[in-house]
Amino acid sequence: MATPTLQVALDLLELDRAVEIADEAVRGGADWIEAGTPLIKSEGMQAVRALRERFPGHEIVADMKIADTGAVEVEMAAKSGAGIVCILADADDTVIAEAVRSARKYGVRIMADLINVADPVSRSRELAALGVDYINAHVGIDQQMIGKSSLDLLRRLAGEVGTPVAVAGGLDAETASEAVAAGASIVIVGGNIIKAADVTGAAQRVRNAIDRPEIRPREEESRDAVIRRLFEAVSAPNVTDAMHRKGAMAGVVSLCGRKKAVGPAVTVRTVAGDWAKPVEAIDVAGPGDVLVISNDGRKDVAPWGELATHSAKNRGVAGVVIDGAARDIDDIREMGFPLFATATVPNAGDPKGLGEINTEIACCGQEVRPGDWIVADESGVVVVPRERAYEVARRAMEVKKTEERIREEIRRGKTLSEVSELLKWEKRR
Ligand SMILES: O=C(CO)[C@H](O)[C@H](O)COP(=O)(O)O
Repeated sequence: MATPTLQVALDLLELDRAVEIADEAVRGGADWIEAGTPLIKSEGMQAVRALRERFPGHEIVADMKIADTGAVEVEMAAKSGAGIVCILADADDTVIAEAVRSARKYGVRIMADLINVADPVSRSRELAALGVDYINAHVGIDQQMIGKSSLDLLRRLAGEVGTPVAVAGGLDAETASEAVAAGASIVIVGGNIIKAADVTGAAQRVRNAIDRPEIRPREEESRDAVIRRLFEAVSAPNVTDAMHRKGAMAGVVSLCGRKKAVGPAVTVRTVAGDWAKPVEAIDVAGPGDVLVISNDGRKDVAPWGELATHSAKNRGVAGVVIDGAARDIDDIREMGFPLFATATVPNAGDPKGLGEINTEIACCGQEVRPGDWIVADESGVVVVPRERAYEVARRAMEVKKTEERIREEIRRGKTLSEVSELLKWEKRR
């Protein structure tokens, strides 16, 4: 079998950063360099020209995702220095045929991207007949966030397509290895190389994995286990960033320092510090749940204290969030239990049994339903709607990864404004 090709996808907005990152990726063993679609949209064909100039010995791939005017877009990319131009496999046959004619004229090759194609096997055969040079089994970044897998798509094509097959979509060293074993001759990696603080090291790991593919048995993980693992690995700010800055509760703070709480909510509505329902909710909660208590924001009377915390800790409750006050903070802090509230006050209410457990509540400005996910740390508390928890957890991890590279560039001496090109991206009216 020929050595698989490693293509690094530069899905970035800034050309200087893209060139710098490409340089590091090439040092780690990347063969082909892709001007990613966001880079092309941000910088135009100048991105392709700059990469061609900087890397004369490497293949430059222009991920144009062509949907129309196949000939002219291939011509633009070819004249700018691309050797391979990407087209959407779903484009009409007339677009594909024109792109192929243009590619032959300018001496470049066409890669068709199967993103969102309903019947990838039949379409790949049609594309081969139309003269496409490579098929890309690609699951897009947004699709990855809801759990779609490029390896599943690749495996559907195995043995069915004569054209060389590339694969792209959330690959890392481990899945790149599996991709080669499943028949990919080109492995395309974006985020897991370009977002790393050590781009060269990340590229090297993928390089080694595809040169010596080895398949390790994978443990099946439930969706809830994935959600918990990811939310535990990211911060509350990463989560609200992933939700377009939404989901954060207002005015609630950690009372126990660096103690994080992650888990599905068991909701409690209580009245005037009545601690019956909050304490009964401990028995309703399972290990790993977070109690979210609305005390109507009252700061003069506490529905939660040390004995309740003791009981919650025994039960494995992951944390407590209160729209209102808590008491016995010194003891609770000693227990190391994650407690978040809007105030502290020494007096409790009486256990009369007013209120409800596991109904929709409003807590510190956010609606919380039973089973919605809570991520709370020293920055505050974020609520994630349960039906979006998997997607938001995946996106929050991408936010965290993106920050790793930005942090590294600041460490090397750039300002945050320079890394983000803030002036360029100020909103114009
Ligand atoms: O074409 C793309 C997105 O449309 C990406 O370049 C491709 O998905 C590879 O990047 P990643 O490894 O981050 O998924």
